[in-house]
Amino acid sequence: MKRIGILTSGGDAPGMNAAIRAVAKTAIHHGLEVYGIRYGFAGLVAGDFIPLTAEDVDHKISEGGTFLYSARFPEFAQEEVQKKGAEQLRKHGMDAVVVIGGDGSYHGALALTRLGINSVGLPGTIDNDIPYTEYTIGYDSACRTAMDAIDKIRDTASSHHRVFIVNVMGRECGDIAMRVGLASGADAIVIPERPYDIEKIANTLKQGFADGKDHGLVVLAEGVMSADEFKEQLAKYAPDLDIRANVLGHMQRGGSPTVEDRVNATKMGNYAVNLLLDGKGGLAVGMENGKPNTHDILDLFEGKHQGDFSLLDVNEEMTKD
Ligand SMILES: Nc1ncnc2c1ncn2[C@@H]1O[C@H](COP(=O)(O)OP(=O)(O)O)[C@@H](O)[C@H]1O
Ligand SMILES: O=P(O)(O)OC[C@H]1O[C@](O)(COP(=O)(O)O)[C@@H](O)[C@@H]1O
Ligand SMILES: [Mg+2]
Repeated sequence: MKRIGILTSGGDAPGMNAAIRAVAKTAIHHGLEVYGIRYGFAGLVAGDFIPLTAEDVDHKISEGGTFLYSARFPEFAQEEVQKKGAEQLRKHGMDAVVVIGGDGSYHGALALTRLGINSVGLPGTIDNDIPYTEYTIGYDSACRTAMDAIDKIRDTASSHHRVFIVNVMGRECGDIAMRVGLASGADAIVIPERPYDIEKIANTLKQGFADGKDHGLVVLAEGVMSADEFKEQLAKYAPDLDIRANVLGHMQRGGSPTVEDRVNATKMGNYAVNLLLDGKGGLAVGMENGKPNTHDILDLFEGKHQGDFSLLDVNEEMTKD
């Protein structure tokens, strides 16, 4: 193996740059040439390749976003388009590729492997929604950003004795909501994987004020519904509460990655290159008990990510009934 490519795909996530750096530095250390492929699979098909040196990635570990840019390019699900991508890789002399992205991007990595170019996936998404890994790159930073924002919201909520419904990201996954909710002292955490009881939430909030609390907080995963819709439902059961809805949105995808994101991105990026050096492909790298692991990408499509729902139970015990 002489030359490898790296691309980032799907929603960006803090720590993607740290992963690119780790892949590039490890590959260079082993005497390989490294190319960045810009704009995900769209750039792959268009032939947007740039050589990467160790100096090019030197300062990237602390930067948010992805300096290779990302794209959503649904056309890559078509076989003819995948073949064009593989042709570009051959034309540019690439022996293998590291794909940093979420579940959608893994389909692309598997397609390239089947077309003869070994590809390995790294879990880059703030949602933490990938099976067989306890952690995805960007999850910790997104939680940190959401928690910091909620700390500010609490200041104003307390000053006015208000309830805030805060929408955090998580398309179909409540992991961000659970972790941030627990870390922010939420009165209720609402996620797509579990049913919720709006009357019970209203009563918890009312009781909180009756017990002397000066604010209320509901952390709501976007995959359930919008903060505005939830506010309307809640107001029916708690007409006397002063409720505001707040959507944190894409701020959760930006900013400098946390220590955990940098360290895990570096461990997994390093591991991915070693897999490729061993001639392996069609694999997804994840984390298990703090160490990189691998699974066949195919297995991931059949598995389902299991969140740590015990966080909900712990949070329940933080509220008086
Ligand atoms: N079935 C598929 N086959 C090949 N490529 C796919 C497939 N699904 C998604 N992709 C590629 O991966 C990209 C990112 O997928 P997406 O689901 O948007 O994000 P993520 O990878 O973060 O889950 C898509 O825009 C497309 O280029
Ligand atoms: O950036 P977009 O296209 O608005 O997408 C928003 C979605 O992307 C995410 O931020 C991350 O999801 P992916 O990593 O799977 O792309 C979700 O939390 C959110 O629902
Ligand atoms: Mg996804």
